[in-house]
Amino acid sequence: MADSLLSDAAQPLERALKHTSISEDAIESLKFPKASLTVSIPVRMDNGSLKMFQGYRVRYDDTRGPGKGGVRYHPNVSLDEVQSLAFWMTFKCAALSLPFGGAKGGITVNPKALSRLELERLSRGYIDAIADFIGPDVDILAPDVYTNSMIMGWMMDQYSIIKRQISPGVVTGKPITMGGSLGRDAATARGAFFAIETILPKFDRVPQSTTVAVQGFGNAGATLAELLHRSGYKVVAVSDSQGGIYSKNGLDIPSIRQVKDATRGIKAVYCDSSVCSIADHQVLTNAELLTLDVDVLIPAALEKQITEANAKDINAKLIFEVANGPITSTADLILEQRGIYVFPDILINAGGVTVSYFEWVQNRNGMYWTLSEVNQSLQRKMIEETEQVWAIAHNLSVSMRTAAYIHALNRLGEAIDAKGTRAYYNTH
Ligand SMILES: NC(=O)C1=CN([C@@H]2O[C@H](COP(=O)(O)OP(=O)(O)OC[C@H]3O[C@@H](n4cnc5c(N)ncnc54)[C@H](OP(=O)(O)O)[C@@H]3O)[C@@H](O)[C@H]2O)C=CC1
Ligand SMILES: O=C(O)CCC(=O)C(=O)O
Repeated sequence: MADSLLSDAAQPLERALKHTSISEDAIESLKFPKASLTVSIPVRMDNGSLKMFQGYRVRYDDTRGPGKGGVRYHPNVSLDEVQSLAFWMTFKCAALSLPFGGAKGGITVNPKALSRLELERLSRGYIDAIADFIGPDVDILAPDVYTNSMIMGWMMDQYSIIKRQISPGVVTGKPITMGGSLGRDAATARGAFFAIETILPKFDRVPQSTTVAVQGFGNAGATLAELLHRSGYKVVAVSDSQGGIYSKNGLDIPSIRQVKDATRGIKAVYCDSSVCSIADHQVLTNAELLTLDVDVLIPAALEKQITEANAKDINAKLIFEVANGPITSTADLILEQRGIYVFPDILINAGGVTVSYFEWVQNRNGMYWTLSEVNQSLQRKMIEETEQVWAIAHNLSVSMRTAAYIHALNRLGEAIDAKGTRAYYNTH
């Protein structure tokens, strides 16, 4: 796994291990994913042709409970990427003390090039191919990049057809009418917002004088930008895959969201003044957004955005990772040496899987929570775990990323040791 995304993802683990007393057996058992499935999915396209797609589902570790993690549709999805995402899910669920292991799935596809019916056939085909690998007590799916509640609904329905029983617990992030939880759509952003609000006062920062740049304007990025905007933060830059916009006086995020929803691109804000008239702004690339002189930078798109190549150019004082893996391990060290604080993905974006857990609990109980019950429980959890990670970082003089891994490893190591090695053939 030399030079793979997974080997890079594992670097923080190496650093954290020095500060834990977990057993050699536990360390050894976390070296590789427990199971990786690669499938070929045949899809009948609208023009009558047959097209094959590659799909993946990886369960990294399930010692603490069933595998849990989203499904990504993106042209760059690979087995290495899905294994890395499953690795991060393992530590995220442990860091938040959720009774889940870590898993992830994906299909190598550009979903924007498919019709709605092709997308549905692909999603159902994916479930046909992985049905024996997943289940409400085995491995539970959820949305990730370029998947949404509609797709989760199709997946849950297809699984139920195959198993001949309604199985809402196999997928979270479903439509509310199919057993989805209130608040799951905004949960990743809301969780990040609670973590940010817990951390910023420790740096004597107040919303009104805090400038923010957000890369990625989807479920996580756009929702968080709006929550921050509505709470008085000055969100000065946002971007999507086509590029972004900047205004030193702060952007009107709700208007930009309207444009994005109507046109599928932030681009229309600056390309078409009849759609939106945000007068005082300038266009910028995603690379330029990352190096803006802002107080808070929020990567909320894809991995490997801050690398050895641009880490020295980052001007933000605090970085909150809403995307999974947006900073490579080498870049992480450069940022640390430069005194830039990084708050890690496995803590900051854990609100999504936390409310997924609430959804799974509701599905099992058949009793549904109000939105305020969901949000209050999420807030409690995010504050509690953020404070614990902060205390570890402070007490051991380590970065927040190392602290989050220590926090997760302590829980994981305990569970792995409690279970035993299961080395069946070793009789001595
Ligand atoms: N959804 C969830 O519950 C969770 C998501 N995450 C992580 O958050 C991140 C974003 O996920 P999510 O918001 O759900 O995904 P979405 O599909 O909803 O949004 C992705 C956003 O990223 C933008 N984007 C894609 N490529 C690039 C690029 N090269 N540069 C800049 N922006 C780009 C997209 O642009 P465009 O709109 O133009 O396509 C879109 O705005 C991912 O890393 C994901 O793993 C983490 C925890 C939970
Ligand atoms: O909600 C979930 O189960 C997982 C969300 C996810 O994929 C993530 O946290 O990266």
